[in-house]
Amino acid sequence: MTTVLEVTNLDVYRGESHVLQGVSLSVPSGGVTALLGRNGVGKTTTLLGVLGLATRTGRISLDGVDISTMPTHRIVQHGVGYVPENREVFSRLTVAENLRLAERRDSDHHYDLVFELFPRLAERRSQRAGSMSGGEQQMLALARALLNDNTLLLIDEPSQGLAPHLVTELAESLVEIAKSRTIVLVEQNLDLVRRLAEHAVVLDQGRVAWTGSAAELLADADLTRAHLGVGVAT
Ligand SMILES: Nc1ncnc2c1ncn2[C@@H]1O[C@H](COP(=O)(O)OP(=O)(O)OP(=O)(O)O)[C@@H](O)[C@H]1O
Repeated sequence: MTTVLEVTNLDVYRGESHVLQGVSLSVPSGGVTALLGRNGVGKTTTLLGVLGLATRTGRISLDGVDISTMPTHRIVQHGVGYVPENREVFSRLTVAENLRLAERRDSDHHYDLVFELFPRLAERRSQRAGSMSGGEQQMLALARALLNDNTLLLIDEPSQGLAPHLVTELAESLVEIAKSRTIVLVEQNLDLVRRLAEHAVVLDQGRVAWTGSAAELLADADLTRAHLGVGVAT
């Protein structure tokens, strides 16, 4: 199995806090790797560290290229898409304007793929993003990352705040996206993780506490309770 992302001994700082301490993890090519853990253990910080959006030390290798000292824009040019936790769409701009702003100059722009996957965005091209539902805004956030030639997508809590039927719709979209992209998914909704993820990395207090098959983790109530602090229906 090829490895897309290899993180070795990553330390990341947020302000004065030394949040990640010696994190090492591998993300295999294709499909979904879930990054899990209780609140505040450093999941978002890991994504920010990979993207160079927080002060970090350690080695980060993307498709065999060392990106650990690169600025964020160069990392993005290497094919990393980021879908942040709060979507961060430009609410006063239309769907079309949000997408146009996301176009990278060094990339093809896959509007066909985006509108095939999210026909509702095509219908609402002229609508201001801020007037769309949370689910539609999430689609737009995913669409921005899909638009360019990204091979790796870092997606942070996409189901947050969505009604159950929208989470189902989101899951279907992510299944489709994972057919052509590698996804690192931070997600609290374990049903969604169970449906999507092959691999899991669990963090605890800024360190890796468990790595392995997502199905194995979620099938083991003791393991899940110990690492995630919740029981799961098996
Ligand atoms: N700007 C900041 N300055 C200092 N500490 C921060 C900052 N942002 C986050 N932290 C701290 O870093 C730690 C990790 O935060 P992070 O957001 O990575 O956790 P998380 O696992 O993604 O949590 P959640 O599931 O709640 O989103 C937390 O203890 C948090 O309080």
